[in-house]
Amino acid sequence: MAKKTTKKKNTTKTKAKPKRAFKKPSLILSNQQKLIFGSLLIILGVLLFISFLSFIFTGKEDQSALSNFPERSETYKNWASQLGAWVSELFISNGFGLPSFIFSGLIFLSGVYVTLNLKKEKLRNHWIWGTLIVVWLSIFFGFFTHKFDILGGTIGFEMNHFFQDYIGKIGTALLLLFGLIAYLALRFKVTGDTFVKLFSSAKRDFQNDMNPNAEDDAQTAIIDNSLTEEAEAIKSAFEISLDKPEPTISNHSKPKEEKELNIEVEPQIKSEPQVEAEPEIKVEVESVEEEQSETDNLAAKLVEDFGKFDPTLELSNFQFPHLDLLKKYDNEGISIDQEELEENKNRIVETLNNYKIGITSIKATIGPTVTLYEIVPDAGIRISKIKNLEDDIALSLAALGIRIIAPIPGKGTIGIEVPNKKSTIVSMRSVIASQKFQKSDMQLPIAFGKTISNETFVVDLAKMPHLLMAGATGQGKSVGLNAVLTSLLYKKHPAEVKFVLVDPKKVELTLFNKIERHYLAKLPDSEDAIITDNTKVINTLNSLCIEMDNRYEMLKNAFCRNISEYNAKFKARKLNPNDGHQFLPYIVLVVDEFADLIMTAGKEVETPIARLAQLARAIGIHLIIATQRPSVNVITGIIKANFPARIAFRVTSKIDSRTILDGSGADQLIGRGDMLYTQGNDLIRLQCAFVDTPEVEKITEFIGSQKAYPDAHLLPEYVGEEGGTNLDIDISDRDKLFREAAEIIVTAQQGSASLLQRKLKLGYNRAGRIIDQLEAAGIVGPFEGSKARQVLVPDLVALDQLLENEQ
Ligand SMILES: Nc1ncnc2c1ncn2[C@@H]1O[C@H](COP(=O)(O)OP(=O)(O)OP(=O)(O)O)[C@@H](O)[C@H]1O
Repeated sequence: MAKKTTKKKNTTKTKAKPKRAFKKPSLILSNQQKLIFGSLLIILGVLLFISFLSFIFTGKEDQSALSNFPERSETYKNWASQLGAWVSELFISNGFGLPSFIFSGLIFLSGVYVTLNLKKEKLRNHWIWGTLIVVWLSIFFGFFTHKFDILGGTIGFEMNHFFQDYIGKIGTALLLLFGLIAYLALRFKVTGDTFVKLFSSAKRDFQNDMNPNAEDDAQTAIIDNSLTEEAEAIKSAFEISLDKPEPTISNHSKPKEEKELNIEVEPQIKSEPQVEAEPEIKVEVESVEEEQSETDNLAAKLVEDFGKFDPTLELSNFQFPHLDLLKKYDNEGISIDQEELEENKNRIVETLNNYKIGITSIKATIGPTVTLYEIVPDAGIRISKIKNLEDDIALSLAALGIRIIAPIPGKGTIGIEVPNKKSTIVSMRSVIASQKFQKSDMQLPIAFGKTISNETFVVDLAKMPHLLMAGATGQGKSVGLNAVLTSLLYKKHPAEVKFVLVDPKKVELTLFNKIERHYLAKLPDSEDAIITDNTKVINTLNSLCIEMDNRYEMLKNAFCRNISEYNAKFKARKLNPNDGHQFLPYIVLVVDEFADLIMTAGKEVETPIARLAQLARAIGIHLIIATQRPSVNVITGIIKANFPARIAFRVTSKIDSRTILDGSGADQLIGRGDMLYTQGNDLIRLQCAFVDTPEVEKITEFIGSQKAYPDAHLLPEYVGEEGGTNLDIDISDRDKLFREAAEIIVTAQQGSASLLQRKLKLGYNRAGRIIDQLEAAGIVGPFEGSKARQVLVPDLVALDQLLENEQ
């Protein structure tokens, strides 16, 4: 039945994929089929064994009856009757003689393999070796008989006859011996050594017998043991193959087939004898000194002579600002107002009861600005029902900024955040002084503030790797930026981090001018390090892109994957400064009022920002972007995708909240530094640490008064679009958008750069340059002061003609 199925399968395969099916006809049986087929083979094996066994005693008597085979009326003495007698006659008398017993064993074994789904390769080996043994034994037995008998069977006798005719009796005996040796060598990996050991052990035995007082040396005993075991093994293996088809466990060097079967049943037996036999062989591991490459050697020597490279050496006396520069507030520390707690609790319970929502338990966690009430509703209450009551609960608590978290991730409760009547200030001093910040080993640690459970919240900017900050005006963005910069100033040496500050408002970051030569980076030709002019931002961003490319080149040459690996290698003096290597400080680009920048410079800013955001993380350039208006045309998809870490201060609408956080919540904050932080998954509500302008001033003054580098850190030069206009006359150097711009100008009949800026979303510089090119092409007239330029081409047809004539 099984075969039928297989056949069927094969034929369908042949039709579908004739080549493959022809190559490898597969015999795939289902488990049921395996059981049926396997048990059939086992029974066949047993039946064969019974037939063979009884043939020894009844073979002669059945001889005459067999001549009438398959006559049904004949009676047979064989225990398996007619068929048993016939098969035994075939295998034993006409075949291989008594060694044919091995076939019954092999058929039995095949049944076991098929039933238990064991490896086919092993079974194949059993059959090959088994058949060879049968042949050898048959010839061996035939060697000693002079007529047909059941010992070696007809084949054994005839083969002997054949050999003896050609190579004589001695030749046949030697051939048999050779067969045995080849078998032992191939099957049991017996080598010449084995015989030498066997001989020497026999010699020692003999000597011991002669000298009974000899000490019972443990080691010798082991060797003896193993050797005699080995000798036994060869002997017993031989016997097993001959007489017992079932596997037996005797020692480690049993025949492979027996051993393998045992491993599957009792794996521990396999290793036992090995442990006994092997303690004698000890492997001595010689310690090898690692070869050092030449650069390693040189680096080691340099480090030995000069110590590790210290990037802070130039400003070795630099002192980090001390804590006293930060203000201590009186109303710090959380005070528990029992009355307020009780009141809020009652109101929550009451409001929920009004909507028939029962509560099993309620727990409060008091934070600096909000208190989190964690409730467990009665069984069967829908979470969405509570979430929908957000406004009703806010109304009954008469409080702004209620946020419902249903459910709190990982807790299985529902959270209701209620603002405290009296909020406490989280001072910058308290978060900077916290152990969490002081002991952090992060690369760019930032202490943002405190969580709702009053824990200091410290994150690594290097891991973020870029940060997007949004919030309506007056909600604490600038304070947040100052908190970030202050954190870094308290933890990082001027050699380790540089800031690129963009401040279109011109007033927010001016205080940091004082630390220009310590911590700021700027373009080589610019006067101020803090960029307040939007047109200069484009150059700076492009310069940062060049810096990024340069750094990647350096990393590539140094075989490093990121800046920390590179700097570590540089400090260990494995990178030669003469090859252009240098210690790389982190660069943090801070852009305040990003919306303003996008409005004025559009794509010209977005493209390098997106490029930096995508690629700069590994080489230590990190971006912090703040904006008042988190609308989709400011925070575009490409920017959002590359800023997984986001901070939202209070925003005015749900839409804004969704733009920045991909969900609501920021519209329910209470302002004044109340913020939500996300790094891709959970939202964490934080109270931002407060650092006031006088504090920042004190810190920058403290740093600014210390010895500084001769200049700010210089970024690579960027030859911007402000280059001379002479080139523009050349047609091939025209802007890519030249034709489009010309069409806009001609259609509108208005030669103004701002029109191009608006329509093509260009920066001022580029639009101005296109206007110059249009002038050179004779499309617009010369500059006329505040008035728009005159358009010299009346319509698009004329424009087409003009441009075609040019070529
Ligand atoms: N973490 C804070 N803790 C306490 N008060 C804060 C906190 N952050 C901000 N405030 C208060 O809010 C005011 C406005 O903050 P900030 O100047 O940072 O707002 P902003 O979002 O930068 O506004 P704009 O966008 O107009 O510059 C601060 O003067 C301060 O009184």
